[in-house]
Amino acid sequence: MDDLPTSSPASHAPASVVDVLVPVAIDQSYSYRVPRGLSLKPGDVVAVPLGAREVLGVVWAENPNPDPRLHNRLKDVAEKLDLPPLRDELRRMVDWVATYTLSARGMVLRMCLRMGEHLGPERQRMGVRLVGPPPQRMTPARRRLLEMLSDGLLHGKSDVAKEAGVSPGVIDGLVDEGTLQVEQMPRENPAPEPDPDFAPTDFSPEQARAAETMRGLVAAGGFQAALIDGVTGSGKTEVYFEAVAEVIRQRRQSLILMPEIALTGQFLDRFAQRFGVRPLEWHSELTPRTRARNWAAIAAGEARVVVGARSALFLPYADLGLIIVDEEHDQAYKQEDGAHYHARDMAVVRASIAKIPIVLASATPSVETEVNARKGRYTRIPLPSRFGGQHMPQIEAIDLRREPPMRGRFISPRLAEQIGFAIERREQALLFLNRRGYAPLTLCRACGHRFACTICDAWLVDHRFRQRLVCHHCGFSMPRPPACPHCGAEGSLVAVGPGVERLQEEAASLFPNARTMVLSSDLITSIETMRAELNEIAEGRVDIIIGTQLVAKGHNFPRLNLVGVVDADLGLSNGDPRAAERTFQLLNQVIGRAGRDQGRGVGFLQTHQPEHPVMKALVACDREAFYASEIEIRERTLYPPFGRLASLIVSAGDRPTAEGFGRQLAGAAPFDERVQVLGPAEAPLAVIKGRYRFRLLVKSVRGFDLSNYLRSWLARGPKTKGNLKLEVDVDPQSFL
Ligand SMILES: Nc1ncnc2c1ncn2[C@@H]1O[C@H](COP(=O)(O)OP(=O)(O)OP(=O)(O)O)[C@@H](O)[C@H]1O
Ligand SMILES: [Zn+2]
Repeated sequence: MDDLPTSSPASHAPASVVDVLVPVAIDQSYSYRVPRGLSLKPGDVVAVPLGAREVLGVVWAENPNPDPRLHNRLKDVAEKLDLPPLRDELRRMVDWVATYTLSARGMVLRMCLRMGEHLGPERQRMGVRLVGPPPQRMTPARRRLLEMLSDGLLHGKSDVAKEAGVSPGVIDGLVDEGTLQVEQMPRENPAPEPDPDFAPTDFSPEQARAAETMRGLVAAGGFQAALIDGVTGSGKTEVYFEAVAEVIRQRRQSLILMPEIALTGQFLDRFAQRFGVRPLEWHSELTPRTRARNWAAIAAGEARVVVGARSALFLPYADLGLIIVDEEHDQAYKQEDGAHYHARDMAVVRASIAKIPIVLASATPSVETEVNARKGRYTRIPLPSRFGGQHMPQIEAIDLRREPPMRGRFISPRLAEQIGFAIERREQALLFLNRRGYAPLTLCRACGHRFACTICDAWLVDHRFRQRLVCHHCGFSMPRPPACPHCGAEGSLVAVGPGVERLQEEAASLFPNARTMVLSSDLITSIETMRAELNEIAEGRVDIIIGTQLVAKGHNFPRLNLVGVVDADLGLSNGDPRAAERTFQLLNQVIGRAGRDQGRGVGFLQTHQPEHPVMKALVACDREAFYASEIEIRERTLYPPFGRLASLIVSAGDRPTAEGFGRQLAGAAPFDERVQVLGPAEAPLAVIKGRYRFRLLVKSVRGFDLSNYLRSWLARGPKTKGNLKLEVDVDPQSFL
């Protein structure tokens, strides 16, 4: 291509061409002709024909040099939608995430355009206003109506008719006579402006210092990452609200990411107490209409503060000025279907692209973040003590080898005794067990038959509330049969091991007068009921709470002083390289629910291995010891953040196909001395939904472009055919 100006007159210039990315599972953008009279620039949201359909897409680039051979086969852009264009910042983010995670760009774009189907104009509300002289003929109805409208302001048509007790026809009559005029009501704002000075927090000196740093961070502007490293109950939320307040004053937008948005009822109220209004929510449970409305408010810049689950990271903010990642260590930030991405890491990417500050908050930072803080890449903002001088909970281990529960029971005598004391003092107790259902395994006493899923490599979990045996991997379920399907023995089935439902049974038999409640994700019918149940607990109407990790996160239950961890070893046994870190974080967080108001919190860890470094660090309240040992192990084994990991997961309808493909794939790995390819090995979860799974683990040194390596490997490697499937997981969190 030469740079000389061409001599052809402008009128003969071909219609211009743009490249449009469509939100489907393809990586590449397609070229379309721009019809005369339409002017398009990158970021514009358009409708384009794709096969037989018309789909939404985004202009990704102007294409000054379309392939001339294609030119007369190009289709026209159908129309430009009346939506704010996707900003350069977000388009770069889409490209970046797709490149890094090896996801199709269209799939990543799809997360930006999740405004739902109902994007059509909202039904406009009509209003009426008094504009002319009174009518010739006056009736009591007309008089009532005119009195209400005598202020000359615009009133909602149906509201005013209802209030005056007249039919809409009365209004129409007065409009015909020129007394009243109908106008469109201004669109209701779904996101009223928060007031940064509505109810400022009265900070402790320690908090005040942290808050000052927050304000400084926002005032300085530009990309910076900070870690609020504060013990449970230290006021991390109150402190990062100061950064949010500052961004509101700058009239820019803030995004607060939360691991489990369904559980944030208390959070929304706290926000409203501080800022006068609730923030805008973004999560999967929004109704389509609310979703469309919220999306529009975010894109228009009207939503000042958005609280959302990980998908909120991809919304088209008009002017994002700050990102907060609350409980940054939480596993729920990793998305493991569709595009595999870690929302915390991608949030840092987005902040750096947008040149804005990002604040991570945690009582137990991920090892990655801890290392970043130690190296000074993230500014550490410490909050080492609880607000109000409350003591941290005291933690004791209960060695199950010496103090076992009675046969068929799971609560040891010492823990039961402590629960009894708590109830006597009219306080609450929380029993934590990260296992849904009644029992993880059902077997036949007569023949030993175990109930397993027919299409997954997993036992069926007994769910008594639902009266079914359920597979936690594929959702298959069946009623518990009256007789063993294998040997026919009747009444021979026994439940093995505890789940939260079984613990409730035990708690109820130990404390028949106590009010118990189970909180578990499978028992939530809606966010509303969930929020109502959490309120009941907070108001003290429950004595013993039995819960899965759902109760570990973020809640303030003023009357809760005792937390009993029923099986502290549960997360340690699965051979996962992150097992220790996760167990430490989860147990710290759940015990952190105790004593938040009264400072008399106690935690009990029922364990078979009190000498395990995680248990020892928890009991000694020695966080440093935990991080020191974990960082040392990772450094020695070159695990993240001292090395990089990616998983390739091969699955197929039969075992040999999956394994064979895994071997071929491994054989095609380009040689690089900085990379090690391990496997294929049968996945710990060897079969899911009838698909046989093999895993390859790719390890490289730090600072290596693993994504690029994977891309060239997959380009030259064998291609998936038939029902073979290959998933790529860069920076995997799960190894199952
Ligand atoms: N300065 C303050 N004034 C009044 N109340 C405060 C203040 N700081 C914290 N609190 C209260 O203390 C409790 C704990 O604060 P917060 O939830 O922000 O802590 P956290 O560090 O986020 O805790 P966790 O990590 O356990 O979720 C809350 O009820 C909060 O309202
Ligand atoms: Zn299954």
